[in-house]
Amino acid sequence: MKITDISGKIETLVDSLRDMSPTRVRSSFSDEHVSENDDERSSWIALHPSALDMFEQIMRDAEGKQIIMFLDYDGTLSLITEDHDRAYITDEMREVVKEVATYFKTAIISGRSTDKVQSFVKLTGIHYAGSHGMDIKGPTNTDQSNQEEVMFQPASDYLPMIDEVVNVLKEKTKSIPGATVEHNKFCLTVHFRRVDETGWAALAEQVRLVLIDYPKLRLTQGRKVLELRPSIKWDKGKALEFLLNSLGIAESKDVLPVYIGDDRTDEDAFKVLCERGQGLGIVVSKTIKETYASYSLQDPSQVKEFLERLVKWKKQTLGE
Ligand SMILES: O=P(O)(O)OC[C@H]1O[C@H](O[C@H]2O[C@H](CO)[C@@H](O)[C@H](O)[C@H]2O)[C@H](O)[C@@H](O)[C@@H]1O
Repeated sequence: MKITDISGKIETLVDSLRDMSPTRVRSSFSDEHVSENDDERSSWIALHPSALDMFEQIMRDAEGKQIIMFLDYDGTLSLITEDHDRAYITDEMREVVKEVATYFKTAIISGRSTDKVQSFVKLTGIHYAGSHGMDIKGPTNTDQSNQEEVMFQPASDYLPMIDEVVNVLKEKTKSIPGATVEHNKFCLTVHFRRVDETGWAALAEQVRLVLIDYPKLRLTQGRKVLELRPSIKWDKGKALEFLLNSLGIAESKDVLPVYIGDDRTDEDAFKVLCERGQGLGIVVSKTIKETYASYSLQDPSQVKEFLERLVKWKKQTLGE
């Protein structure tokens, strides 16, 4: 990426964070404090109906197919919080994810490090793909332990660079109140959420300067975050494909991958499902946004309800 491209992109990102216009389709950077008019909302819902309202139809389409569940973490299984270190999953949500995983192969795909998301979720027997899919772990085949084993780490060469950049950015941003840099092992996140809006441009500028020094990294954005990650062709969509392949079902017509996520980075996975013409993308959003997902849910409480209904449906089909 050229330096001018980076500057332009960062300016756009900061602008999109500021943009609270109710008539615009919003980026996930400006994720809250928004309202649309009813017509906009209705048109969007017509294109991306509620997965709860459409549950019966979704299940009719799923009949005879093996459902594979892919779940994002932040904003999907846990509520968005000011402090990213305290975005805990509730016991009730953990319980329903555990039940889901009893009946369906389940993976949690997150921008966080795999260790971090595992430490929050605390479930064994499922797959985890942290660092936006660059750190994939799955249940061991031995059944001797409940540990997950590493399946794929396409960016391991970048580990020293990410360590270095985390330290550089922590140093450069320490004078900006509220700014934090989160080490996500194979990538890193710069948090804007607790920074006063007057400090956003200065924070974004530090990210821009670091990108100049580390051209092998690329910039992405999420909900009030900028993220730096290796410039490799890998994302949550690739991780989804990798997991389908490793489960030996990538070519099967009788498989229905279901991906639920709220963030811009989840769009890579929704796009893969669209391109495969197989599977369901469900975006979690209270506001209208551009998405490749077919269905929508408003927030983690609706995600929980959807998962509960899925388990109930499965139990009924099994006569349990
Ligand atoms: O892929 P995800 O599991 O959705 O992870 C994406 C990022 O999520 C976290 O940041 C987001 O949630 C925080 C806690 O609610 C919130 O404070 C922040 O503003 C959100 O962007 C996480 O901290 C990041 O490392 C992940 O990349």
